[in-house]
Amino acid sequence: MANARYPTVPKGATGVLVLADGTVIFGRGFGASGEAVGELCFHTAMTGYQEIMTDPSFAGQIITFTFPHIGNVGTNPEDVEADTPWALGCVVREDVTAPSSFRNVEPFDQWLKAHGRIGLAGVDTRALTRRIRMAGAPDAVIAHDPEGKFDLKALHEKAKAWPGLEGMDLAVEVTGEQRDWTGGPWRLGFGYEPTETDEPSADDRPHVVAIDYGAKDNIFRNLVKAGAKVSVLPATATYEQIMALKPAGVFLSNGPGDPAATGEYAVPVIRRLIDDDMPIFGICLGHQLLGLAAGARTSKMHQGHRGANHPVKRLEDGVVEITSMNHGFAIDADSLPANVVQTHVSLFDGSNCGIAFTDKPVFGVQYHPEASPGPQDSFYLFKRFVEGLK
Ligand SMILES: NC(=O)CC[C@H](N)C(=O)O
Repeated sequence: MANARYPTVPKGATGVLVLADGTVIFGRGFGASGEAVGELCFHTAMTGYQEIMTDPSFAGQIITFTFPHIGNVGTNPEDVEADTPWALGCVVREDVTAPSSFRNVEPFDQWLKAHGRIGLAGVDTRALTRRIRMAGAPDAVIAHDPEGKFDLKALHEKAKAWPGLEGMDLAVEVTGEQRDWTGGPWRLGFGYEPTETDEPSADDRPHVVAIDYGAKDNIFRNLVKAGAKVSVLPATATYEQIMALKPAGVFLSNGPGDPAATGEYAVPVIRRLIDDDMPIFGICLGHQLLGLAAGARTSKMHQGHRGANHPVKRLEDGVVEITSMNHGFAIDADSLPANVVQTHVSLFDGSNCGIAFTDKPVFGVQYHPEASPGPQDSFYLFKRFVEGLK
């Protein structure tokens, strides 16, 4: 595959990242062999790589971890936000070391391999992150071949040909089946077993119908903890399917892709719910869909926000919440109609982080009050929503 434009594969390189602009970054592959194409982003959380990799909002994305030691506590079947990792792969600084945790069940590289996801180690992730910050999140191919054989031209073509996240509806690809949710937040020795207060028999609990656009399980666990009975419907659920479950309130989940694309089928349903005065709470993609349903615009951010310590200002009282974030699109606050107020803003760049209708029981936040990983400052939002349904 000799081609003067592309570098020769250095000795020992078994993995590579090829960006759409032709940049080639070699490293050591781990996890599954093969290749995957998507948007390359960076995530600044120091812990929680398993939760991050399994967050369905990362479908279509390759994650650069800025924290150098990833994989060092292995994996277990509990610290997951979905049944499988949805991120296409990850790029890390250091080689993955032997797992050191009493909760480890399977080393990180084996877990990635078992789920067909690619890892790339030995990369200068600091330089890569600076590049993403300056030039924006590029489309890229991540590839792993234990023999170190790469057709760099073909990989470059593939990165260039990928259409990009803008305009892409990925919620349909990651959404689950209709189901009743049981289980609250994780506790040592009990796992996700419900506590006495969230017993399924406590049937005076308000019924929340959650639309799964690619939900993180910890959202449902937190709704249960806040006192709700939770049923889950797929992303494409119709107004009639939602109403047939007689919800006291509707929850709109996080999810991958461009909210404007998912909004094509989701927004008409959400508009009817808003017109009915249905109490609604949206998180991340669900928040963006609420904004679109209100008539506002969303747009792609330069690099997005992905981390576990993003400061957000709550405008009603000036309190700063430290939050978990993962988004690459945002509501344009200046496009909000008169009956919708901005309730939270990012202290990093002033971008919109929360909205509420002034005349309806409807609100949303751009960040992740369910943490996993991240701080739990914002749990009050689940409480506020569920208490409001009683
Ligand atoms: N976590 C999410 O729900 C992400 C929402 C949307 N896909 C974005 O990137 O902005």
